[in-house]
Amino acid sequence: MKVLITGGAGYIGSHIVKVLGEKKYEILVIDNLSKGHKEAVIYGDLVVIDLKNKTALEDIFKRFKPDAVMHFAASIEVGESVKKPLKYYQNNTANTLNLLETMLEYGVNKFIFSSTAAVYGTPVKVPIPEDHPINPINPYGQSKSFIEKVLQDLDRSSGLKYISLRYFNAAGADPEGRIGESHDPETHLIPLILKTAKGERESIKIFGTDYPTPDGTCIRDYIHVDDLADAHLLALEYLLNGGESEVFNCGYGHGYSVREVINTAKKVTDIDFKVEEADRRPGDPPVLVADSTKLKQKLNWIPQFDDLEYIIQTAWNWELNKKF
Ligand SMILES: NC(=O)c1ccc[n+]([C@@H]2O[C@H](COP(=O)([O-])OP(=O)(O)OC[C@H]3O[C@@H](n4cnc5c(N)ncnc54)[C@H](O)[C@@H]3O)[C@@H](O)[C@H]2O)c1
Ligand SMILES: O=c1ccn([C@@H]2O[C@H](COP(=O)(O)OP(=O)(O)O[C@H]3O[C@H](CO)[C@H](O)[C@H](O)[C@H]3O)[C@@H](O)[C@H]2O)c(=O)[nH]1
Repeated sequence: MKVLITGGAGYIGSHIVKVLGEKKYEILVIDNLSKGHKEAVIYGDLVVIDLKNKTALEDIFKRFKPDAVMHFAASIEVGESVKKPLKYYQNNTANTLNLLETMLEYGVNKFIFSSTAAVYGTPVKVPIPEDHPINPINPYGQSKSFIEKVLQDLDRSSGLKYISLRYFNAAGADPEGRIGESHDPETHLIPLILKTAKGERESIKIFGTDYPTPDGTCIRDYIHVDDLADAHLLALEYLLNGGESEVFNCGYGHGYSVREVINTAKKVTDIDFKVEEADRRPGDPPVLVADSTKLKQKLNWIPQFDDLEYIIQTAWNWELNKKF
């Protein structure tokens, strides 16, 4: 089976490339390398193109003839999306329309989409089930929720079968240390903490200590990137076996506060780095925790790495021995 993977040189996509490569899928990655790394693509081929280039996309579909498409390529910084909304509507919405249009032109009708917990906005119910109201509070979440709507329409109009995976907080790295998170700029909590432990940053700032949570800091559901990769494999197999379109949350169903993550990182690294309390970061909901019952029941997803210490340990090993 042939799978086209957009954004496969990025953090999450490269871990899915690894899992599919180990299962002997034929893989073609397309990535513009604006944020990704060619060394991260450890299986299959990489073609450097931008999704806005429709002619180049058509050429890929003509030559590779994929059975399914997995779409990771996007701009991912919530804060930047508030300052530059058009960048997000262009890259995450318009460029995805380009991809979907090309798929339909070439008769490819199986699609796996990287959606996000950010589509829910500030939750009215936690853990968050998939039928929770969709009410994004930033352009990043909005740019993804538009595509979820489009996918519903394309299922009806053209028989497109899709799985939209709403990730909570992806974290950790390949346990064998081949690939891991390497963003520039880095905005995610765990790599920033580890860079502080390593001495690359002076301190880690806690964004907000007055949230309505037990210790006043935000709670997130951190999912190991390999468990997330496994959810993609199950979603792909489900579609290839003729499954209907579905939306699934990807998370463990319980969360950790920023302070808990920092304390666990101190234990794992055995380094007592500097922590500062700072103002809230605009657009952060107090608690984001997935109800992932549906993923477990319908796709038989069995998480292997639901352990914050292990997640941070794999990220720490990566941070100390980064290959890119
Ligand atoms: N990291 C998380 O916790 C998280 C949470 C929810 C959803 N997501 C979604 O998961 C996906 C992957 O996220 P990530 O953390 O791996 O990000 P990433 O930045 O590491 O990977 C994205 C990749 O897409 C490529 N890309 C971006 N725009 C492109 C374009 N126009 N044409 C071709 N390639 C392009 C980048 O070069 C990069 O390699 C994104 O769609 C993101 O919105 C991530
Ligand atoms: O230096 C930092 C960085 C982050 N945080 C806090 O740590 C928590 C996690 O922040 P991240 O930036 O690591 O992750 P987010 O929850 O903001 O966002 C992630 O998950 C979202 C969905 O849950 C989106 O999909 C988004 O793309 C993805 O980066 C937040 O409360 C944030 O305020 C700090 O206190 N200090």
